[in-house]
Amino acid sequence: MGRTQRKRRRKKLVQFYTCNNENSSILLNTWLSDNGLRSSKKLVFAMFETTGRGLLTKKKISAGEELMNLPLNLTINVTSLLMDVLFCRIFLENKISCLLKYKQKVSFQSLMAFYLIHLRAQGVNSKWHVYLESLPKEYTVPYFLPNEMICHIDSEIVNEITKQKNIIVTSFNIFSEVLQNTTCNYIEVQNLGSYFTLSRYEWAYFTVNTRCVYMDLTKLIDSQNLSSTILSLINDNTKISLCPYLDMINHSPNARNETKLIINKDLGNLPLTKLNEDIFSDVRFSIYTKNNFDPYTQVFICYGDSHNLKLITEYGFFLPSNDIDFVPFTFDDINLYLNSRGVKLSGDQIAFINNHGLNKDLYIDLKGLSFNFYGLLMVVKYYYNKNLDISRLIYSAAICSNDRVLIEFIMPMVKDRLVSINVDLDKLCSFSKNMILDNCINLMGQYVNILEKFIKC
Ligand SMILES: C[S@@+](CC[C@H](N)C(=O)[O-])C[C@H]1O[C@@H](n2cnc3c(N)ncnc32)[C@H](O)[C@@H]1O
Repeated sequence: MGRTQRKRRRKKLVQFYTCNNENSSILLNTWLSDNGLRSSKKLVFAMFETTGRGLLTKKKISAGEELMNLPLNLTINVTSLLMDVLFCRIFLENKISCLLKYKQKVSFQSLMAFYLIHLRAQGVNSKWHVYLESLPKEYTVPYFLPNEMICHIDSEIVNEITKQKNIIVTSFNIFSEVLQNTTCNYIEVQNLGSYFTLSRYEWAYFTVNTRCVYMDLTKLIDSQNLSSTILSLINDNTKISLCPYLDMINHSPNARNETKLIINKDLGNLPLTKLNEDIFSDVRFSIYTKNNFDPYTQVFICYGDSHNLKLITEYGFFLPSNDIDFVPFTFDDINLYLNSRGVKLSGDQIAFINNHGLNKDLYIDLKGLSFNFYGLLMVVKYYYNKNLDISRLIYSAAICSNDRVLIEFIMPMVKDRLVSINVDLDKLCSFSKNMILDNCINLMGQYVNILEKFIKC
């Protein structure tokens, strides 16, 4: 073997190692095939240097190939919750009229997280035990940063954490109250009462957050008569599902894939009260790729939006060289800046801004000001200019958005933001490193790049 070949081989070796023969993988693979998973024989578990655990293909995969196909009963979806009589009894046999008191008070994701805890509390007695044991023990989202670090991370990341905390704490309190008042005295429900803690619920919430896939079962089940089921608690839709094995695939923004529900016999619209596992034994969920993958490379799918604020706060990872990142600004911040410069928006200007949605999507990216940010500045500067038609002017911004007057006007605010991010970055760099902190520092570093580029232009 020549020197270059040896070097290349060594490089490949440090990039991943397969772990299909480790005990935990064997256990999971056995459980998956016992429960009817059909997957491409080319796929194996591997640990990758950049993405952690994922799936590797041992042979070439071509666009159009199916990656795997799972029976519906091997996924945790809305029907799993409805068919779990014990789980439903927690709510239905209760001193509180839960379906009325908590009507539309929680998201489906929160209900799924509560359901995961219900399954986990059953330990080895749960059908899902092997799967639950295979899940990560902790997550790398900024939600789990200690307060002394949170006070130095960018306000946009803090906003996301605050939203998550509100949802999690509110729903945790609701489920705690439901458990305290349930009259269902099965031992599993009693155990759940003591097993249900905030930290376990947070784990479950982020398990659902980082691993769920989109699955629309509305063609399969009749969603009328919701009010008599636990689904009356939810304030959104039920189109997410946990899919063992499929959820081992990591994300690439360049991946393209599609999923489909394969329903062999005509099941029609099944009434919510008549669901059972046998009915679904013939329904399968399939995912196929639209990419080619070379032998001994990682297989990816795309999770959706790939900007880093979303990736770090929802999934706990950062993509370097991501040119769709942007630095958001709030309308309130901009308005404060205007006031500091002696500009007070009139009622007419504010109405125009609101009517044209120019108070949202205000950001700077590598290309410069967003359309709305530019439009907003036009309203600030030119609304009362008799020689200009402001509506026409705004739509011309789609073609040309380099009015130096507007850019120079906003420049001090941009420079201030850059200074304050750099001050916070200095503080954050003094803490000992971990992946969550690194992700936040990387994103803030990306903000610095974007703002510096804007200032230099
Ligand atoms: C659906 S799971 C994928 C499997 C996961 N790696 C595991 O070990 O179970 C999603 C999680 O995988 C990790 N992940 C996915 N894509 C990634 C990527 N491109 N880079 C780094 N981590 C990634 C993140 O931790 C994310 O929350």
